[in-house]
Amino acid sequence: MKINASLQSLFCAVVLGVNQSNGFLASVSIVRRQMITLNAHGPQENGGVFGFQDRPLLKKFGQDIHRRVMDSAQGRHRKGKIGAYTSKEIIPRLDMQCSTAAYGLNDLSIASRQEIREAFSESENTFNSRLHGRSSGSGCVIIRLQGEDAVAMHKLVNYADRFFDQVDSIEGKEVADVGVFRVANHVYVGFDENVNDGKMQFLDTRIFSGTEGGGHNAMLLPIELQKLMGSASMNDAHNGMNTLFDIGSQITSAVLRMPSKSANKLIDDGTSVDDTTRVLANKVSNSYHRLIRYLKPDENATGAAFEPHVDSSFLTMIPMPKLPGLEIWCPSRSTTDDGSREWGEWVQPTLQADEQLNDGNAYIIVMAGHFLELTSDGKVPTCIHRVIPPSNKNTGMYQPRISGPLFLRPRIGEDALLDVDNDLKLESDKSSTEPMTNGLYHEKGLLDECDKMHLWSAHDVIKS
Ligand SMILES: O=C(O)CCC(=O)C(=O)O
Ligand SMILES: [Fe+2]
Repeated sequence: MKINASLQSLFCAVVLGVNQSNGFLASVSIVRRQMITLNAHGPQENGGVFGFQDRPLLKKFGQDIHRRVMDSAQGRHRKGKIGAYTSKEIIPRLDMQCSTAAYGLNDLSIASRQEIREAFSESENTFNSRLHGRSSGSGCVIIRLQGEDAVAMHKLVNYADRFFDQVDSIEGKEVADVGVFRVANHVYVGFDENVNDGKMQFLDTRIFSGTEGGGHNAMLLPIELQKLMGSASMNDAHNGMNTLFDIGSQITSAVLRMPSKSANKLIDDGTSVDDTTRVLANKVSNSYHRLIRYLKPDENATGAAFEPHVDSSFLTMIPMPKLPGLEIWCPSRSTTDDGSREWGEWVQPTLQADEQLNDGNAYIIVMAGHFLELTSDGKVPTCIHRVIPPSNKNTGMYQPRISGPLFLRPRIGEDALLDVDNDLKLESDKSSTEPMTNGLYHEKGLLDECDKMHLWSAHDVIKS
């Protein structure tokens, strides 16, 4: 990635010039940090540009997810047992590689589109139950990368560590002072050093696709990062994000059987689809990368550092952090004698016995967001997850947990309209033995209601 001086000054001009009333800036407003904080569930705003408040099934979809999150928060365990499920038993694992990778995994070990679909889909009573053991499926899968893809992931993880080292240094003060900028509705970048009453710190980074579309002109925002981290580090960060974007786009289009034209239209992979647009918001990715540092919990703190929630993404992809803490809700697939569902279990996604974080491979925790549940017509459950702080009884050397999720989201541009017949389930897989079931979370009529809708606008309805 080359960041040229004129591009930087263009962005600075845009930032500084928001109050001017020329057309280029008309749809952009950028607000300084004093007025905005990033909260643990993402920045909240009322209303939205697109306002589809009259979609009852979509609203119900959001309420159902909310109810599942509340149920999980009570943390009821299967048959009252704690730790009855293990990651190995119920969180599926796949080998993948970037579509551009030059290293060769043999075809047999790379997951097929059908295997990807199976791993993410729930399995109440279908043939893929072997993948989820006693769970009906959590929407979480661990992906293993090798070769150059693994190197790109390790560099992204090192970048995260270096960023927080820099924040703690004198120079880091500058980034802390930059704070959070609003670029457009739900579009923020910047550093918040005090999220959720000091429980954690967030750096949200987005890709500005540059004046000539994506590719070589793209740069990461906030631009102050460049000065703090240096261009080699920013290159590593951008490369790592591109690896995640590539894997995430492959997974999303496999799960939804999307043709590549639709994937390009709907999935924001950090590139711009419209080189000619003069609307700044369309040049800043809706997908974003977040660095999180969990701070030492209060002596008296109880409960989760990050409460149970789902993400507003197609997929959230986290290079396996060095320290544990993330827990996945794995609903049970069995029912009790009276026919009611047993609840489930919180499970930490872990490596298998013969794997280590430094074995040369890279491991990514991939979680389905609510957009994947929506567009898969309820076949893929959105992954409910939480983060448990390190035990505060352990008063020895405190090591803050660092995590770096990438949120792969729908595009925000007005062309990103969902065309159900043409975008979803088009790819006919004649040889497939997959039964066409509706899935546990299917809601009759929901996708019809969302046909021809600007997909990202569902965010407002689901959250409301
Ligand atoms: O810290 C983690 O690993 C997960 C963070 C998370 O769930 C989020 O940022 O939405
Ligand atoms: Fe999350």
